[in-house]
Amino acid sequence: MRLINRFDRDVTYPAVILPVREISAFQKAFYNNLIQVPKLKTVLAIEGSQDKKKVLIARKSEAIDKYVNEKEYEYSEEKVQLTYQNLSMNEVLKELLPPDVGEVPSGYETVGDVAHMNLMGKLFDHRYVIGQVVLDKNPSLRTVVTKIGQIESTYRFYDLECIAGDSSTYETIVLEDKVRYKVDVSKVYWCSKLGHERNRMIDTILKEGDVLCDMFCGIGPLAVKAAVKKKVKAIANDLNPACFEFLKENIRMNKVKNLVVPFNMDAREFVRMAVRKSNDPAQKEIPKEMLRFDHCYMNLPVDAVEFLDAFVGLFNDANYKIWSSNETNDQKTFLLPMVHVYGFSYFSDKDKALAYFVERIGKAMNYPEFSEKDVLHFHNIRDVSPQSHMYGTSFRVPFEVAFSKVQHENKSEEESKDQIYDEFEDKSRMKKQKIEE
Ligand SMILES: C[S@@+](CC[C@H](N)C(=O)[O-])C[C@H]1O[C@@H](n2cnc3c(N)ncnc32)[C@H](O)[C@@H]1O
Repeated sequence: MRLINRFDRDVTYPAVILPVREISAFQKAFYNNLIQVPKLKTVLAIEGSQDKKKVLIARKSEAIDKYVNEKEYEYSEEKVQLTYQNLSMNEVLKELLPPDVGEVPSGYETVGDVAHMNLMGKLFDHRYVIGQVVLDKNPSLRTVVTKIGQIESTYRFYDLECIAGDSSTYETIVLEDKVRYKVDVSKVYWCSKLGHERNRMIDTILKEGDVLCDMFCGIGPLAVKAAVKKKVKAIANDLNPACFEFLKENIRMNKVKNLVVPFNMDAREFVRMAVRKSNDPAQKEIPKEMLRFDHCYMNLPVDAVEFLDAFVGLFNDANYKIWSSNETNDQKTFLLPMVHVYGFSYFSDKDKALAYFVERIGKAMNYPEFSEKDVLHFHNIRDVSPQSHMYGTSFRVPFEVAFSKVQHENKSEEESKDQIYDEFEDKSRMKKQKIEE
């Protein structure tokens, strides 16, 4: 209560006395002079008058003076009491927090009815006050949490502390473009800021009927949305068992059971398993029409690139037919999947970042010939900090990588690397020969 009274203050505003029928035109014409104070009534009744009201304004101006004089209206003054509820979140925090905290927090990520903050340093010491103000000022929120420590776990979610509101559950429903997701930010990864990237994929890359292999799908933000919006079919996988449970629920909630098939395994195992299934006519886990996928989505920015080794020698003679558009051995007829792999780079410069990713991708696939020419699309997704920038790289799995004869899994790492290089040399020679012929 003491906290609340601290904000009470009397303020006197000028007001223009206007006929009721003129009020909205006046407000439109002098929009910049209107009072922008939350929850303050700025049109006041005049006792004993039916046809006139007072409109409070933040300040007079020459233009308003002219208007009032020409129309022979009148000014008055109005004393109002401002309270805690009339101040913005920013104003309250500026007043409450000591100056040595630096800039007061102005934002947070909203996940359904949970506000997700990242309070650090001195701000962290004042987290309960900050949490309470955020909650007070945003009635649609139920809970405010802050991250504790760094995101280091395999499953990429943060340790959280509830700093205001209901701490009984962090489970919430997120609505993104009419798609509903059940999420619990204390158990699974979720990032609203990636919504624009999901939309880019759906609007410009994925086509109706395409098959998506989402290797690190989380609770299904891309797979489920692509199914709802574009009837994309997806095999969607995440290692986190909690993601798997939410994914199943999100598939059910959005009625895309016939389009999205969920899996809960390691991404390397998953993609190998999916391709192996294409050789097994008796398998029932993956619908036949999803055995050949058009896109592999690899959104684990911390090290998805390293998982590209899963594509080395992934395809073989037995599933040759499925991945080729006709039955000849001409590599140009292959429809190998397009990979969309995400990663962090120190470089804010796009060209330097591209060179960095090309080298990493080539190394991960043991394919030193991989070059910028193989990259179909490269773009900055977001700047996480001045030292860390997230990029997306899209390319088609190279033929030489996909059909390498190396039995990658059964060899020691060193052995398999040597063999892969020999294999590539042979392939390159063969390719050259073919061109010369
Ligand atoms: C950055 S999150 C992205 C999730 C989802 N694509 C999204 O945009 O919300 C990465 C996900 O990869 C999962 N993950 C981590 N290691 C994995 C692995 N070896 N195999 C499969 N999934 C893994 C994590 O559990 C996490 O959900």
